[in-house]
Amino acid sequence: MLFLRTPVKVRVLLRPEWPVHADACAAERYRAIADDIHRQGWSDQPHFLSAALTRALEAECRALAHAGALSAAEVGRGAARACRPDVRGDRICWIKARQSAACDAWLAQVRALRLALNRELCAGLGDYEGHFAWFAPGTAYVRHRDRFRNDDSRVMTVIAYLNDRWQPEHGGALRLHRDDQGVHDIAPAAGRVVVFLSADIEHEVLLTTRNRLSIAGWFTRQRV
Ligand SMILES: O=C(O)CCC(=O)C(=O)O
Ligand SMILES: [Fe+2]
Repeated sequence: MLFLRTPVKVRVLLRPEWPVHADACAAERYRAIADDIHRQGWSDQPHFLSAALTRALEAECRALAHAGALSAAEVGRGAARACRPDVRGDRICWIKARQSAACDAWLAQVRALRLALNRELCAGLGDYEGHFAWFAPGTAYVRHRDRFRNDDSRVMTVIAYLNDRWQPEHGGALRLHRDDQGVHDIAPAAGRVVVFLSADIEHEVLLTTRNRLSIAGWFTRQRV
């Protein structure tokens, strides 16, 4: 086998720090997400990220905050763009490819998820845009949909949570509003990933009493 002939030193250097979940288990998880999306428009995966990658992404988010790289999130598009802390209270930093090994590992998982959703659902997902988000105590994000009124490019929302030992009294749940079925609250606990249809699922972030760290992102429509 070619791999076994590779010198050990090179093998260690080439080994990704956080293996891309290309294993059977990951394939199963992607299928489960596709089934959920097809059935109900959203999917909750409490154990999507490994503990090591979650910790690395959390550390990076904290380092960015420490370095002053997070800025107040805006709402709206174009001329209507504005900071509205009464609407959303998070501070954000957009993720770029090659900014860190941890972000690249996250982007690799996002890519694998996109390929699986396109395969399973013919979802037509193209690019991904995502940012770290930091909700400080006393902040929230009011009920909304992720698709802009004048721009329908966002198709699917993907949120990854980075908060160790999250307790119900910390608040900060992601609340999904499900038409006639009432609400469904999801704790922003470390390792969890939630995926939902950006145009369909109204949601909000309930007031948090603790720093609440996450990566919020969107798959946009594939351009033809
Ligand atoms: O962090 C969350 O749970 C949701 C954030 C959100 O709704 C958004 O960024 O649009
Ligand atoms: Fe949202």
